[in-house]
Amino acid sequence: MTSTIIEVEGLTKKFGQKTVVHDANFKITRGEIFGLIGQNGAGKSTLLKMIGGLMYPTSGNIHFFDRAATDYASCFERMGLLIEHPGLYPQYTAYDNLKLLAISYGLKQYKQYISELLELVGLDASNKTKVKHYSMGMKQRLGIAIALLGSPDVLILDEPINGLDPQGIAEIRELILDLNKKGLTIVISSHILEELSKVASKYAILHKGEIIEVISKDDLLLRCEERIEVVVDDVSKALPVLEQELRMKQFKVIDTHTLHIYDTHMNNQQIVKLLASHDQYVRSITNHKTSLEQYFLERTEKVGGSLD
Ligand SMILES: Nc1ncnc2c1ncn2[C@@H]1O[C@H](COP(=O)(O)OP(=O)(O)OP(=O)(O)O)[C@@H](O)[C@H]1O
Repeated sequence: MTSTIIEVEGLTKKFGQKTVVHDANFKITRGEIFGLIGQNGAGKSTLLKMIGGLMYPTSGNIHFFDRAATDYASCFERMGLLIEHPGLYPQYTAYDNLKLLAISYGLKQYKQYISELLELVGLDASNKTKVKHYSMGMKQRLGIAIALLGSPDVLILDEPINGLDPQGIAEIRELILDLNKKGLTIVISSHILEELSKVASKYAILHKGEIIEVISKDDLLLRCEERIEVVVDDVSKALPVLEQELRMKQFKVIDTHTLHIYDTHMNNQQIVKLLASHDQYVRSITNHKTSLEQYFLERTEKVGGSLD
């Protein structure tokens, strides 16, 4: 059974007269990788900071694990955050960074636990290199290990691949997928939909502070998939003809006039000719293929708008 782990209702943040997040509403389900996509300045960090308890909302509610966020302490114990840069002690090793935090969290049996955490994120507990000499990718993995201290149920990652090279990006992606397989619910933000699409199972598009769409991965891929869009007088009459004569199998009826065909063996000319021979008038027939970035741009351009 799916259960809601975080629910955001009417969440709004203003800095003075400026509205940075406006009336955000969405649910995050246990086990999901929830991708928050938005251009620079869209309000992603602000939204994540409110969800992560680092910033109070101006108005609206957040419910965690079916409890209102007024019970902040116990809710946030179950969340791990990596928002902006991880706060690291550059003169210490990865192990010592975690040890200091583990002690401050009151953890007693931390030795084995820290070694396991470091192994989980692909770092070596016996490595004596000071963190100041780490690559960006290693620092980011250590940041994730810090967020995982205390074994949270939800991990919140704000633009975790920013500034990483392609190898670092691939490693963080693998780590995110691995942690999710182990049962963690993950909330991750990015301004690159293509990259987010390699991990996220659901997306919220944030544009100028407003959530303009929440969409599942399957629906997003369907909207971007290569297809023939046919508009006819009556889909119910055209459908059996295409199924029987052209062996059409992969399609979606959009409304009484519109049909999306995903079968790659079919072509426009063939469809028009066949339907005409069965007295079915084709009003229009077009080919579509949308890249993820194109989809994102089209959605945000359509909405436009500006908050102040
Ligand atoms: N503490 C603050 N006081 C005033 N304005 C702020 C504050 N924090 C953020 N903002 C403004 O809110 C807007 C959204 O910022 P935010 O960092 O949430 O966006 P973002 O989508 O995470 O962008 P980026 O990817 O560039 O970090 C920006 O215009 C920013 O200048």
